[in-house]
Amino acid sequence: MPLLNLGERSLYWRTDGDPSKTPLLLLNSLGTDHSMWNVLMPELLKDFHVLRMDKRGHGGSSNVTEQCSIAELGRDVLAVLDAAKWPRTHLCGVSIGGMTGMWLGLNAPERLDHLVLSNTSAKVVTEVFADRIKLIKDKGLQAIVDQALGRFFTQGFVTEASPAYHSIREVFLQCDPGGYIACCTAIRDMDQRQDIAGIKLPTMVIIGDQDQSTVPAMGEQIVSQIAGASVERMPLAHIPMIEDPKSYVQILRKFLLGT
Ligand SMILES: O=C(O)CC1=CCC(=O)O1
Repeated sequence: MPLLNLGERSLYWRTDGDPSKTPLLLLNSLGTDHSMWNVLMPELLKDFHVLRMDKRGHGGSSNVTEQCSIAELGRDVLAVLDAAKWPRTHLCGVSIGGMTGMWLGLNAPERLDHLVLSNTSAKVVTEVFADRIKLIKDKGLQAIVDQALGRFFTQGFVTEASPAYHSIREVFLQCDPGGYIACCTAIRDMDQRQDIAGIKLPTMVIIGDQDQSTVPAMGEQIVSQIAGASVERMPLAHIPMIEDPKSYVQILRKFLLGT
């Protein structure tokens, strides 16, 4: 299990699949780790060589501060790309992974081919994340887990509580609260609404019609700002790939490979 040592902290990353296939970097959402993608991997590995990593304080990556920025998360990704010796890759980022993807699309376009911005936003409602940080500091991640998972999935999936649901819940509760808070500060303080007009990469935005975290209007704003960006809509919530992995992989394949 490769760990990139950055002195006081380390970042977990892994590659899967055949290195001769098309490279694809997957960046996951807040409160999830690389295992979020497990359910898609058998299909993805038919076409892609996949790189996954855990952001600060999530999964196997440690954290040292309760504050960070999207730029710092972006530089973590570049450090992992260097460690993996991946000069260039397609990127699919979900939520905070998509926010980091937008930063990379602007600041390191030479490392990217196509950009997939899934269930994400260039700007969030600041108070939502300020309040969430306060609640976690007072009461811990347990105080927000049910609400968070209620936003991740449609009501039917929550009620059904499948093994995938339980696994996401377990990973959420194992996050380092300080790391989760640090990522919340990055989201709270971000405003990329104007900057993203500078993204020149082929870009696709995925919108969940039932997404209550990064609501459809936020995805539509990204589409309107990036010249030539295409859009795919799924009738699902914030992390739609867990509920319908087959459709999600089809959407990726069509955009990234044209098949
Ligand atoms: O609201 C949530 O918890 C979901 C979320 C917002 C940004 C992100 O990455 O996940």
